[in-house]
Amino acid sequence: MEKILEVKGLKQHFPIKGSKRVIRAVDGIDFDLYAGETLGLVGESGCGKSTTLRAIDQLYIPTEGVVNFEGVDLASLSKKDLITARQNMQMVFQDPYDSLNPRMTVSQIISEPLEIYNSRGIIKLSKKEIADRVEELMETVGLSKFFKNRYPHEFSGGQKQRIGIARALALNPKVLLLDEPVSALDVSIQAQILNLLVDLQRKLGLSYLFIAHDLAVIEYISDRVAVMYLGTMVEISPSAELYEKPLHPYTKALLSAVPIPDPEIEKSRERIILEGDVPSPDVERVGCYFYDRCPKKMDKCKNNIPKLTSVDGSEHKVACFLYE
Ligand SMILES: Nc1ncnc2c1ncn2[C@@H]1O[C@H](COP(=O)(O)OP(=O)(O)OP(=O)(O)O)[C@@H](O)[C@H]1O
Repeated sequence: MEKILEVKGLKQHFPIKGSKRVIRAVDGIDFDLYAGETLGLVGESGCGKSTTLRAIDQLYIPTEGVVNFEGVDLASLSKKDLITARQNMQMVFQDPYDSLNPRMTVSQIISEPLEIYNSRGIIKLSKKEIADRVEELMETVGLSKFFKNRYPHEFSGGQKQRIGIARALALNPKVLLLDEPVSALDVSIQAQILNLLVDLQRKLGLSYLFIAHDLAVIEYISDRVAVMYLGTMVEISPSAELYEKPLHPYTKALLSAVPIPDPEIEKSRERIILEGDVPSPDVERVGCYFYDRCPKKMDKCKNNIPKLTSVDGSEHKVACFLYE
């Protein structure tokens, strides 16, 4: 499969005011995103999921590491070339209530990226072409074009997220970076938006990097899943295999907390409760990042960092000395 995005050794640290320490929000991750696939990113709050998306979108200057888009290192581009390249990668945010400007009409919101790229001369569209494109985009996401002059507050949460998606699609991107796009919605509406995203992916050949804390949502939407813990990636695998046969002790604990609808299975299965809280991300680690909370820790784990390694040469990779 064609690799569209390649993330190598990415670190994103943030300075702490008045301290020599830094917040290690992302602390060395490697993964690829293939054309047309959905890669789900999961992990507890604060493990660095959003920072990863933002670093990929070049909203930060990475502390270390490389983000290649279609083989081009985004950090090597001039400002102008980066703006052109970013057409291909668009973000969809969690909160459709917050991310849409309340003073703009739907038409203005969806056309804004087109207007900006037009004014920079990167694309060349007439007023009429922009108006047509807005109507086409509204139709694509299941909104009536007759609502184009309305304001965000006149729409439901699900419709607002459709507006957000239409805007993200305006420039014909290849990749959508979706940061908890359904978490703020009612469960029934979540399913509609997830189905819309699946349809759009098929129709437009999009690749998704999809963050959610809801493991059922991730299982439904993802071809592959990556599990993050404390700024690192502890496991990555085709989705079905990860849910059937998780390997990393952290992944096992995370999945063991998800309720299973069958009461017989639910009764008999093992629930793994992790001790303690996620440690502070401002400490440089010399051993496994999961050491403090790991029920399977060994001596070796204290002073050695396990690398994300393929299991039996397969696509299933885990960072844990239990599987060496
Ligand atoms: N701009 C910033 N400046 C300083 N620290 C930050 C910044 N952005 C994120 N962090 C810190 O980096 C860590 C990772 O945050 P991030 O938002 O990426 O995690 P997350 O997994 O997306 O969590 P959530 O699901 O709560 O959004 C957290 O400790 C957070 O407080």
